[in-house]
Amino acid sequence: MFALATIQQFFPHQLRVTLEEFVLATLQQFYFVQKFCDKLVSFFSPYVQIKFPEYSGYSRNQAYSAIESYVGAKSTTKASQLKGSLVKSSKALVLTRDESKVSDEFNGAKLWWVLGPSSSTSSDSEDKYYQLIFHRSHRELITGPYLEYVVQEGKAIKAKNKRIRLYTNNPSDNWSYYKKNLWSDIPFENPARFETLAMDPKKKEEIINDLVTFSNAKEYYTKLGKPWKRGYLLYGPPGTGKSTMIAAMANLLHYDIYDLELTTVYDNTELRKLLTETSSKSIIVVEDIDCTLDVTSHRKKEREKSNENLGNDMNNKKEKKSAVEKSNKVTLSGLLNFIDGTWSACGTGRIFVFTTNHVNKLDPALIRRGRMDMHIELSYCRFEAFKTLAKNYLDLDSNDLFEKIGILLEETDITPADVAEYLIPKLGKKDPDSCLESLIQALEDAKENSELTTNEGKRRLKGKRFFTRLIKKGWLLQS
Ligand SMILES: Nc1ncnc2c1ncn2[C@@H]1O[C@H](COP(=O)(O)OP(=O)(O)OP(=O)(O)O)[C@@H](O)[C@H]1O
Ligand SMILES: [Mg+2]
Repeated sequence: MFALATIQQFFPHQLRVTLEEFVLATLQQFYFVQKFCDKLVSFFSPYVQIKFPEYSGYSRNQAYSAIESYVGAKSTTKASQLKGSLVKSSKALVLTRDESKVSDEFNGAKLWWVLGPSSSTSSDSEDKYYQLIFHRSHRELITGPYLEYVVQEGKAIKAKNKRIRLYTNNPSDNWSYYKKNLWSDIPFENPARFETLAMDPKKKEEIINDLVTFSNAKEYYTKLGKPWKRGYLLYGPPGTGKSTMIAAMANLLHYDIYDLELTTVYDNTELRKLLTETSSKSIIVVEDIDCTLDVTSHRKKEREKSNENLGNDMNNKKEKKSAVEKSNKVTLSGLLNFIDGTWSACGTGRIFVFTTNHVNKLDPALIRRGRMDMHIELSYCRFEAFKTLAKNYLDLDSNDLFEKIGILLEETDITPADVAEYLIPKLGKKDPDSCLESLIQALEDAKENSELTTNEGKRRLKGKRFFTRLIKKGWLLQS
């Protein structure tokens, strides 16, 4: 600084550099010198360094996640400084390493894993990475068998420790390039299982077999030359267990759930980006697909309106253009491409689940076999389904009232959700028998109501009342 000030004093006109320019130039020079030194050192250094960044493009680097699990497990057994913390979803104390360098050994070769960037040099925009350092004499061993071993081990550790997560897509306005937060996630804690799902047992077994066969069929799909994915369409009235079945699927296969909210997706490009950000072996769910498509057209109108308002206020042409571009919507063909187009094959072992209350409303192209491979109807509660609910809620395998309930359930349409409501012993005040009696009462009421709504029912009820009157008056004997 002093030198600069002195030079400026003697040569005020010849040297027109400001103090800031001088500092900037010095820093740049320092940066290049440092880079050059790094290169020089690495040229003569006997050590090789390989970097594994967390993200490659838009998607998370699979090698990075495998290494993360492997190094994490290694560090808790080998690292000298460990940090203990209680994690919300775990009952046990979780140990993590409290240092960024971990050493390892493979067939006599010594190597080191370094987690970067170090906290002193990191900035928010910088991606994390793992750096592998080893002696160049072990190059073949490390880049071949060792890395293969690390990825395999890492994947196995990850699968063992895996807790299911529930993801939902963020509106694109909140996406940031560096954070790659297209999805938000939380631990999935829905305990639904197929054993507790009330439905026809044969159908249930068929679905379980289908899911398990699919999850183990990676090689089979490769042999067929088909992307490893499967689509399920769940349809039926509200409260018949569609969402519950999705939870049971995730718990059965240990797959993460990606709950895709289509109404917040602007266009097909965004849809593709979201898809590429989902992990393999996961369930991608679009709930109430018929409503979503309706909402899409409604949403378009809404957006056009808001763009009009926006347009009045905006002088800037560029901004106007981008707002109009944003009014593009997800189209049916975009959705089809999402399910079984070229982009759908960018991950493997994916399950697509669509749910709807109105299967007839759906475009046949969307639900044709091959896209939605299995159509599953979840319907009103019949006797077999009731038995599962009675076991779940009241721990009953049989009861004298079951027969009557069985007959009533065949004659009345009531959802499993409604049946479940009658079977919950309210704050321990109800014993199983009174629960069943209240269900019988509800079924009888529902039956009478439904009879009142159909013409045939009305005629039968009229006849029934007529005969009851005759019996009451003593003009007819009750048989
Ligand atoms: N088949 C079933 N087996 C067990 N429980 C069920 C079943 N159907 C419904 N239930 C109970 O009813 C509640 C609501 O069910 P669920 O949310 O799965 O229905 P849905 O079919 O997804 O309804 P909607 O069409 O309104 O989304 C569940 O929390 C569950 O306790
Ligand atoms: Mg639902």
